Amino acid sequence: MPLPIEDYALVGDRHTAALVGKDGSIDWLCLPRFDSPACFAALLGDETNGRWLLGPRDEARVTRRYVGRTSLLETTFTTDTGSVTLLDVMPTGDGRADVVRRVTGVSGTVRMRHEWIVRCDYGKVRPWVTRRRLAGVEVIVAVAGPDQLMLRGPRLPHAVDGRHQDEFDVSEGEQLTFATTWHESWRGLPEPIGWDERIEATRVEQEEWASLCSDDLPYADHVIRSLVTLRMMTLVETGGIVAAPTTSLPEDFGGERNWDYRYCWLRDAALTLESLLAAGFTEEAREWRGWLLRAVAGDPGDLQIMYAVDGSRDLAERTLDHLPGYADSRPVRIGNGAAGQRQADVLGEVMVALDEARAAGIHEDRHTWSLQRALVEELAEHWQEPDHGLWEIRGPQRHFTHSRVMVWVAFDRAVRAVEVHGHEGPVERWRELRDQVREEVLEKGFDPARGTFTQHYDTTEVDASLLMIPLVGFLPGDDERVLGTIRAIEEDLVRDGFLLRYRTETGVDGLAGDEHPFLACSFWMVSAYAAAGRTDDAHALMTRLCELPNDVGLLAEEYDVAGQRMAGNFPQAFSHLALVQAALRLHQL
Ligand SMILES: OC[C@H]1O[C@H](O[C@H]2O[C@H](CO)[C@@H](O)[C@H](O)[C@H]2O)[C@H](O)[C@@H](O)[C@@H]1O
Repeated sequence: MPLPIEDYALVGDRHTAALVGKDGSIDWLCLPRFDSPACFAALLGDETNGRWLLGPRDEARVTRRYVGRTSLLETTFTTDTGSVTLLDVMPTGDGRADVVRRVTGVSGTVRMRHEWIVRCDYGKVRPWVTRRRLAGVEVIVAVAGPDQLMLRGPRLPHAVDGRHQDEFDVSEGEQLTFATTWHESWRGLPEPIGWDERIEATRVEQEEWASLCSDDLPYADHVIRSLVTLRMMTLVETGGIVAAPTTSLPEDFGGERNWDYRYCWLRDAALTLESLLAAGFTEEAREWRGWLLRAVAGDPGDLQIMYAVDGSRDLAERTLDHLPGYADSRPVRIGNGAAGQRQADVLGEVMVALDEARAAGIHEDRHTWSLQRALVEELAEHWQEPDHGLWEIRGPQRHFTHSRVMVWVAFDRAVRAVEVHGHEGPVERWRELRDQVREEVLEKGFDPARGTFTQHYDTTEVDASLLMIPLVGFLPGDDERVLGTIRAIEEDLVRDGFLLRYRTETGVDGLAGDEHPFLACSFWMVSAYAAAGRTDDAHALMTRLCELPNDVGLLAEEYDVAGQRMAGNFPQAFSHLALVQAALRLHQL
């Protein structure tokens, strides 16, 4: 049985990432890339779907921490007989795919269990496993199709019933280092390398990066952990950022709201970039802009709302029926059908991020601008069409108010690029369109009877995305219409102190079941309170939200307050980037 979502921690190498449980089990790992098939998939099933356990045999108290500001994870197990630490590291910077696990005896003696069960192709395929020798040392090699995983260590587990397992004692002062290395199966065995140097180089590189982030911020520890986590979800070669490293962790336990987030959404990535830029990280912004321009290159009419991390476009959605799903939440999906949706907000978010990159002094040449200009021109032709909205509803398209506000934003930032930064473009036409969109939103997206903006033009329902109206500058934060919208959202969408995205009972999203408060929206409320001058409310909500991250500072997409557990994919960029933005907004007060 997988653990509660919050009992996992993330370890990554900026190509992919593993989820390590409090019991010492790696229950999720896709190799070699975030969106590769998982070879440890117990998270969505059980250990027969693959896992790598290194944990105490007997009951233990568990504490965990990341080493400084890095993604090196240290878990301490204390049993009645002693205490050991387990260091989990995925070394970076060498283009390899290694997971290194080091057990160190701290006091007394602890009996450890070791279990290495490789199941390729998302927990389905049993590899052919042999014992071989590499540079005179015995290793275990598992091969299935393109995948080869090799286990090295001072004491290898034994084959029993299709798995490898062992038990051994670790006493004070003893240290055992194990490593699993992925390699293409046709390339022979990977070279042995020295783990001490790789671990230290990884620690130093990650500490150096994080040291650029100021401590002088409200909620600094949460902000820094969020930024480190966002970086761990960025593919190092391309700058593509995944929305989360997992698929199908449910929004509704036992329900069908299970999605694959191992892709780069323009929206999530643009918002991530804004957070990184606001915290002073410009290099990531440059890299992601490069990713964006390569991904969307071509006919502007072919723009997708999401891509694979290498910029490729085919994200065909299918179900994995051999996996029972986390907490029986079926189906397990890979790929994401939302890739084919029309979501009219996306260009607005991209234009904001690129505007902020410009303001941060990131050099722009005529090629990077000409593509943006072409995308804005394409929007000028189609902005009046209905869409699926930022929540990617699977119901009919609508005229979503948030989407239209973001259309306004796209024209607004295009106008700024000409007026403030001297780029060329049909600025008169863009100004006119901007005004036209604004008038339409104020007329059709506003309910004067209740004094609130509405989810879409044909409803009186509200939606948490309306909180973006002051945050993107469409109206001032203390405008009466914004204040009325905040009140309406407080009345309709607050559940147990946090915010739902919208009321699922209206059926707008075309899905069965319900969901839990959405953490990004709750952080947007902090920002909206701050913009409205409700400073005490902003701090009170932020303080409560900052109690939600797990023991190592990570957040999923949603939080089930009644069950006191996280829900949805984990860790989720959207939640972490919104935390950073809320903290930075509070910093400006
Ligand atoms: O809730 C239904 C939708 O859920 C996913 O989308 C959500 O996550 C995206 C990535 O973080 C985010 O950009 C979007 O705004 C969220 O609604 C899922 O990927 C969709 O396929 C699904 O329809």
